[in-house]
Amino acid sequence: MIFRREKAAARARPSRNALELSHVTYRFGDYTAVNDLSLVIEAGECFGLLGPNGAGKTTTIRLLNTLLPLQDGDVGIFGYDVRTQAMSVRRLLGYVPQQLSIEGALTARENVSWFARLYDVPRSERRGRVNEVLEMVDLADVADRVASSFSGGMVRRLELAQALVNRPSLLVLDEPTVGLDPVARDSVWTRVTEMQKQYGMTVLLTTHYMEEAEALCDRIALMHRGELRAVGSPAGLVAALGPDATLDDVFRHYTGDSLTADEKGGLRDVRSARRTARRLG
Ligand SMILES: Nc1ncnc2c1ncn2[C@@H]1O[C@H](COP(=O)(O)OP(=O)(O)OP(=O)(O)O)[C@@H](O)[C@H]1O
Repeated sequence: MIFRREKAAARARPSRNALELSHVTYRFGDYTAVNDLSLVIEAGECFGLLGPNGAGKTTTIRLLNTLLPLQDGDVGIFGYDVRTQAMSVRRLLGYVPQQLSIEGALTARENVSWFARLYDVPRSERRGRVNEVLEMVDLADVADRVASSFSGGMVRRLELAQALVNRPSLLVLDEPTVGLDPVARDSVWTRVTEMQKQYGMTVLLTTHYMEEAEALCDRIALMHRGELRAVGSPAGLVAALGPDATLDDVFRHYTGDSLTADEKGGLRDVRSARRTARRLG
């Protein structure tokens, strides 16, 4: 029933663009975290938001997924106004936050079922949908194990399953692979790519990893101090800088900072990994 309603809403979507940000500014007190940001993401794109710590990426994401109230500017998700049509917006979104969003004491299946109930997936469809997404992220075999026994990569894949259970049109991933080892990171990338192909979803992700942006994203936007500095395809941005440039050079050029996994992963990842371990207990 709800899915039918979702499909009807999808048909009635007022815009083909997945996301339209227009002159968005957000201040925490006197501090401007996002400054006059305008951006369009087309339906079906995988789009990466890059920038150093504090650039305003998470704030931007929280504005578009209705977790923060808009102060200035407009945001449309498939043409729905975030300010006045928040429920329609939420129905179209899947969100994997930076912070842990699973409960360690529950099994993988219970974690996803809980999200299915939160998202109002009809009771008759719930079991099938939960199995489907667990399969998709390769956790079907361990569906009845408690999440506290999972590795970091498995936890991230479980969070993906939670975000997918309402079949979102726009999947938003805030640093999906931070703190994961290269093998686990690779397996998350593979799942994201497969899901995007299979369902034609639009994906918006923030990342600190240049190779992640290059491997996954059709286009990227570079943010610095709340402002948009450049938008384009990874190859296009690199080519514009010169024949020997790398994506890291692009980052340095637009943000005056360099960004490698090792430099930026450090303390943040350790903190995040420790937080995860504590919560999973
Ligand atoms: N609740 C808050 N109160 C005050 N300042 C905040 C708050 N949340 C974020 N900020 C500030 O806003 C700026 C942008 O933060 P944001 O989390 O959006 O950056 P980011 O690009 O996502 O960085 P990171 O990669 O570290 O997550 C930072 O300087 C941050 O300290």
